[in-house]
Amino acid sequence: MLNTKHDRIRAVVWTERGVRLLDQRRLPQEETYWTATCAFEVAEAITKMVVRGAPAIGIAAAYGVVLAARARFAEANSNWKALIKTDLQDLEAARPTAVNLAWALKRMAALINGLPSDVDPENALLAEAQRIHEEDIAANRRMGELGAALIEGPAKVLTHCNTGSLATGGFGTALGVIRYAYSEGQINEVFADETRPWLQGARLTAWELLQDGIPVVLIADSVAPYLLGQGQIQWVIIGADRIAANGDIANKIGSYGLAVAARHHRVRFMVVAPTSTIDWNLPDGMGIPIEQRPPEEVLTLAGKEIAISGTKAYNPAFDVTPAHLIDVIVTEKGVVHQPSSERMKTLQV
Ligand SMILES: CSC[C@@H](O)[C@@H](O)C(=O)COP(=O)(O)O
Repeated sequence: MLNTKHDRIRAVVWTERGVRLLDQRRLPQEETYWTATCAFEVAEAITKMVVRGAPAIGIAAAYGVVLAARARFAEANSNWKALIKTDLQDLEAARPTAVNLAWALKRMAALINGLPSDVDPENALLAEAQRIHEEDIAANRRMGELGAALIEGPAKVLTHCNTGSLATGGFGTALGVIRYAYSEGQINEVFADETRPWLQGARLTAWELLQDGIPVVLIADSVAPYLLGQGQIQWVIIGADRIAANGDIANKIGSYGLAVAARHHRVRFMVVAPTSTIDWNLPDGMGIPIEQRPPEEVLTLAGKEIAISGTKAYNPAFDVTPAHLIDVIVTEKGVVHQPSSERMKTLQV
């Protein structure tokens, strides 16, 4: 039976006052919530990573559109549609790599186009944002089943960053597969990369897994290739922020190095993401915009400087893993083995 303790964790919750976000900057030491009451505050929460993870930022942005519509309709009545355009642009600009953000906003914009100008749009937009949220949870559960079915257990797996309830509507992408497979006895131990510089693995993944009673061993990122070489890990399982039409994927910085090491040591490599993460407009991963984060994230640790003042830092938040290093992409619409442009098309249904 699937353990459901994790259902307690919700990164994004709609309330009448606004979007209630579990502040991921403060976990695991503090479980504090922050409510964004307007679209500007939602965009700021996404940029500052109060909320993070590709599907979660799409969901938060969709609720941000509801807040924008509430404000614009109160301000301008039947002219609200003209004014809300800048809110949509601001939300989309909050983070560039995860395409789920643009995808969710496109869905909200399509609904806005079809709405009458002279009727309060809040309820219709809220219903759509809630659908986006619920569909994401359902997709995660389906991917959990599909991904777990590929694992011959009992296996040990390695994951990177945080792809759980915190990064999604709930349950998780790669972590959803891990949760499901653990509950079925196909996984018996999870190794989690700490994921410098933001430490999503140390601060968030370990926190989520321990709450579900799933054994987790934290490693420094630099340990991963050595661990894969020891032959103890059967699968590397990660999420994605954007998948190009040929199956190249962008994910948290360090994913590419893991894929290279996994292939070198013949460890299988699974990418788990809903189809809302696929950017069919990009033929390959070369065109994926890679977010550059502030140097301070590298130059400090737990708020303390770790390099002398004046040191420069390079801090790309994501990297691109080419499709040929990926064994399988798992989506809610099915799995694609050895992804290629041709095979990815099976998901366009
Ligand atoms: C569902 S999670 C997939 C990705 O969003 C995840 O692996 C990741 O890279 C998150 O990056 P973050 O910078 O923490 O938003």
